[in-house]
Amino acid sequence: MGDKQTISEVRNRIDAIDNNILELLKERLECAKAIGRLKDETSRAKWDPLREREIYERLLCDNKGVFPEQALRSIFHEIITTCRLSQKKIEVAYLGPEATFTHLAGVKYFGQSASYKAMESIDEVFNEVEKKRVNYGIVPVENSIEGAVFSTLDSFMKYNVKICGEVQLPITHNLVCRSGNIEDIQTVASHAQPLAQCREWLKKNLPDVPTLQVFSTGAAAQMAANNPNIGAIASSLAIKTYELQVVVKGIEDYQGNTTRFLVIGNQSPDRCGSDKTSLLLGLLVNRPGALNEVLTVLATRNIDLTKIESRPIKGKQWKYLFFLDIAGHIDDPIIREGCDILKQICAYYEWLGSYPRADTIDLGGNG
Ligand SMILES: C=C(O[C@@H]1C=C(C(=O)O)C=C[C@H]1O)C(=O)O
Repeated sequence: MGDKQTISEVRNRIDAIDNNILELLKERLECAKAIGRLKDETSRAKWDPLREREIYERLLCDNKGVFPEQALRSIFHEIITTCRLSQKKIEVAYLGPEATFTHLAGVKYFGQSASYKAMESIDEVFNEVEKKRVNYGIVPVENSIEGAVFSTLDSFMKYNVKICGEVQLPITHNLVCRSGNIEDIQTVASHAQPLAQCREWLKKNLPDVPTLQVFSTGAAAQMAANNPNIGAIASSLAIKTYELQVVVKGIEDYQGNTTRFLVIGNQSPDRCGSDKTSLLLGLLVNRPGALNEVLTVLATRNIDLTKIESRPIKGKQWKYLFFLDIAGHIDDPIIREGCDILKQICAYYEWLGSYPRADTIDLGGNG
């Protein structure tokens, strides 16, 4: 038979080559997933068309026309798109519709490349996260002028989620409408908080125009886009999204208006060294000095209490839960020790999460 190979011998070689290709494809997929995770850390876009083009160019050059070029392209197109799709995109639920301040805060935190899912209420954002239908949710928690966002605090009592981060967004309110002329505005629509934050301006400049409270600034902008006689107080993103004209920029009554948002998920991140821990505590209110006892646990350990807020427990008259933010991570020994004692002395104890403080996280230029 000399050097001549049989069909079955060559097929054996082909089988071995295919096995090699398959092993290499699996390895390539793992590499793409690893890159995807690294991109998540820096909020970098998953799709990198420049890199993909470089790959095609290099392969076509190395091929030197041996393998049919069109076939080579389509084979690698399939491989690359499959690898790219394996880099799971982060999905973030937020209080919609599009272009609310919460949406803006989400983009500031996660970047443009994450996919965003608009929900109709804060409650639904929590529900999406708890059911693991999205990776994260973003919700407003307090405004520097108006104070706490109660529906967010109440949702923490109802859902089992963890706080993963916080982001602060300076808020500036714009009066917008379809024409950009103040004379066309017969009603001013917005969310309760912006209406409150612009109360004085509205009283002075549009004293006879009624206000209409809707569930978000995005919804108000949407209404203004559909009705020439409705003005909305909305974000700069809303102006672009709904093709509206600015009537007056920056109508908030106080400068330095900032809203703090919380990123919620199913797991808190590891300690970064400049962290915050949030707790939800129920006190035995009939016992004198119960709150004092909690504060003493913190004070004697030099634990910095950065915020305390109380909320009534629904259906239990005159019973309250306390939201506390303290400086430090649950993995810091002193915080762990303090929390272990709080667990013993409080009627209810829940660790809501430990996460990097807003002023320390690098938003990688997404802001
Ligand atoms: C793996 C990456 O992510 C994507 C997938 C690529 C690939 O499969 O080669 C190339 C670029 C990206 O669109 C990467 O950025 O390197």
